[in-house]
Amino acid sequence: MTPKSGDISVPLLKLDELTIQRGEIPLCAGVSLNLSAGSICHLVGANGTGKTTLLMQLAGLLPVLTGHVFYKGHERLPLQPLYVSHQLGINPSLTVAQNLSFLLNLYGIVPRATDIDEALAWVGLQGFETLSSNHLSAGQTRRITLARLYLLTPQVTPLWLLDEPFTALDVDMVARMEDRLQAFAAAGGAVLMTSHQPVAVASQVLDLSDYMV
Ligand SMILES: Nc1ncnc2c1ncn2[C@@H]1O[C@H](COP(=O)(O)OP(=O)(O)OP(=O)(O)O)[C@@H](O)[C@H]1O
Repeated sequence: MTPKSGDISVPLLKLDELTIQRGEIPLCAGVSLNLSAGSICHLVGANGTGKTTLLMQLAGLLPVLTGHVFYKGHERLPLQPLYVSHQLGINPSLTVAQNLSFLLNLYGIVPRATDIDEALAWVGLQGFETLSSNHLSAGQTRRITLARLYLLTPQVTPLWLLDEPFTALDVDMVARMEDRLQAFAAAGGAVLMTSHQPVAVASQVLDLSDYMV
């Protein structure tokens, strides 16, 4: 019987014998994963094993050539995932608030000024709203991209694909991020994320070292 997509026993994301591949070169083979709503999966593996490549494949930015990806029980790529990459996607000529608005507009959200203020306060950028983004440090710039996590819900983006979201963040901000990931998962979202630091809130681990070719 075909599983119904609303059935909670169906994983939100299922990978079956997937090959992680960059161009002609397979990096990992036979990668399998069940990621249910409410779960946070820590994707680990040494530098160059293919963690970023896997997230890009799931975000539709690189092709899946071998193996199967199921989303809500159907063979297809995730619909409307949030993909936060190394490339920050911040326009230096826009203000901090304008950049955050733009990142939310991509998901059909038109934030109110109070939403922007709250999200920027959450990442410690209160008072920076009208500042040009090219005046920020690397860590502050990263915080703009993370501020959208404060406003996105599982109803809008059920799956978060996060590539090293803790990079360049201080200890307080990492703790706030972990709280947010837990709240998102508790509300029915799922997270697949890389980090070279431990992720205390992870409910499962996918180690790509086990699948290297
Ligand atoms: N733009 C690119 N073009 C071609 N090959 C690339 C490119 N970026 C990475 N690669 C190759 O793909 C392989 C996997 O890279 P990927 O970035 O997915 O690894 P990773 O596990 O995320 O590494 P890290 O922990 O260093 O971030 C690497 O061996 C690298 O040589």
